[in-house]
Amino acid sequence: MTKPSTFLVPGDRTSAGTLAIISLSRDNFLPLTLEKSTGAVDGYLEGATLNTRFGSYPHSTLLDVPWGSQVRASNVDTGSRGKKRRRDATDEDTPIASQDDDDDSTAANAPVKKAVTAPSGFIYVLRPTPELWTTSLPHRTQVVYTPDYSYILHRIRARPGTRIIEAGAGSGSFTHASVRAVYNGYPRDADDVKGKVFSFEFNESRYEKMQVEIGHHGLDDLVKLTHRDVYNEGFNVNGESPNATAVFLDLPAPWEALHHLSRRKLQKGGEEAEEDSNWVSPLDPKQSVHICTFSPCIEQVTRTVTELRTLGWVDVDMVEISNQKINISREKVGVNYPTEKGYNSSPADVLEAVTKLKSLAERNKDTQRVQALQTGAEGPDSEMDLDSTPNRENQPSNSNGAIDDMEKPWMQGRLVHRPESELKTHTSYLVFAILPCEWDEEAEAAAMAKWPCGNEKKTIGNLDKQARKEEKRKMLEGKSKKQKKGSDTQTTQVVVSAVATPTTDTA
Ligand SMILES: C[S@@+](CC[C@H](N)C(=O)[O-])C[C@H]1O[C@@H](n2cnc3c(N)ncnc32)[C@H](O)[C@@H]1O
Repeated sequence: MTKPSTFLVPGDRTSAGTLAIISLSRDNFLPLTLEKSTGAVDGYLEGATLNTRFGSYPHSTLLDVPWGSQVRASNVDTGSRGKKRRRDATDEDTPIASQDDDDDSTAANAPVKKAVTAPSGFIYVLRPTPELWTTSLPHRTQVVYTPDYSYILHRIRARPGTRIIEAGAGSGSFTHASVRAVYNGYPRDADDVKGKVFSFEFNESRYEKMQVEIGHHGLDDLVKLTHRDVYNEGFNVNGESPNATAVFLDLPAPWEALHHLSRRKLQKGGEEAEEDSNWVSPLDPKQSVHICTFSPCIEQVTRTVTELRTLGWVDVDMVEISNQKINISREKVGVNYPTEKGYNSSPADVLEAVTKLKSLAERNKDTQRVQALQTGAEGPDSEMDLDSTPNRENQPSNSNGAIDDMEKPWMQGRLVHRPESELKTHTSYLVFAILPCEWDEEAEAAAMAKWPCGNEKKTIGNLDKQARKEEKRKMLEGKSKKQKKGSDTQTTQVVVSAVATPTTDTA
């Protein structure tokens, strides 16, 4: 078995040979496979080094740290790399060139130099998740984003143990999300059936790149990627059924592939195909199957829905995800705030506006007085002490959002939330449907054995009748016992009275 994927079993700390997601800033992520170097790499004496606009990071500083760590940038020694740059800039005849070549080979054999922390710059090392992979993966196609795939996986009932069919694989964004959803352990052997993703890709170069990625990410045993045109060849793998209960189609023409997702061999349009004893359905025969197709325009949706209905899918509906980000921040509003980013130096309320106007008027008056004194003319108040002019600008205010020395900076201002001005997430319409499992004689017999139906009246009636008979019998038994107690005397009386009573014939 391969080493478990860091997407599924990340462990506590980073390790060599595994993928990490480097967070450079809030929305800027970079996938990086961490390397343990034994000598200089690419001219860096500290070994393999990540260079970013936020500084340089030798992999040695990113290895064996807890996931989520903040790592400071290093002052890297570019060694022969720096010399090579200089050499490239000089005349070709310069003898330095041959010396550098020697330096290159000796540097690679030299032990790795210890990294020295730089005065500024840092990054975060994050464990890989499908969400982070979606935002950082190399795009080979349009990809399915998190708001869409989280909803899709929920609607197609993807859960640990589910077997999903996915086409096309594209850049693998949905593949990574779905493999996490269905993961319930790695199969121990060929007979150990676990949750799995059966992914199909028609484009050869995308297929090859994705196959390499799947291997790098430790997902080989959980994702079966096949190079295939699913419109023509369907979804079985080496003639065997994936036994899927969930299907996701992100194809230009999903309706072209739907007839392969049936319980009996069908042609496109729903007509029965020729008998083929080798044919098996790619679907689990014992469970209902949930499907989602992903199409960018409504005309494609209409064609898909028509085909789904023709082929017997039920509960067909369409959804569009209109995901909107809401930014939450503290807005510092007040005339005394500086005109900087994150501050709004307009009045927070009417009181603050009036106070500001008054102070400006006061200041105007003061200026006029000073000018009057300088010119010798009488000002509005010639006895004024110039030094006593109050500096109102720097006074703390207590109105809403104003500065209070005691207030913590992160608690200052008003908490505001603003949705994005426009929706940027329309990628596609999602069509959902369900294919119930087929009801055959075997299923009917099993159901009849479990819940005998059709005979309910007889069964229930019989039971009632028997219970009633039993009750009556017990009642009569009780009565007859009571009667038996004084039966001798009663019998004598009856006999005597019978003898004593003369029979009269009135006729
Ligand atoms: C939009 S991309 C899929 C993106 C993918 N869902 C993701 O999240 O990264 C569509 C893919 O379907 C593939 N494709 C198109 N026709 C196909 C076919 N007949 N069989 C298999 N794959 C096909 C394309 O090559 C393309 O890579």
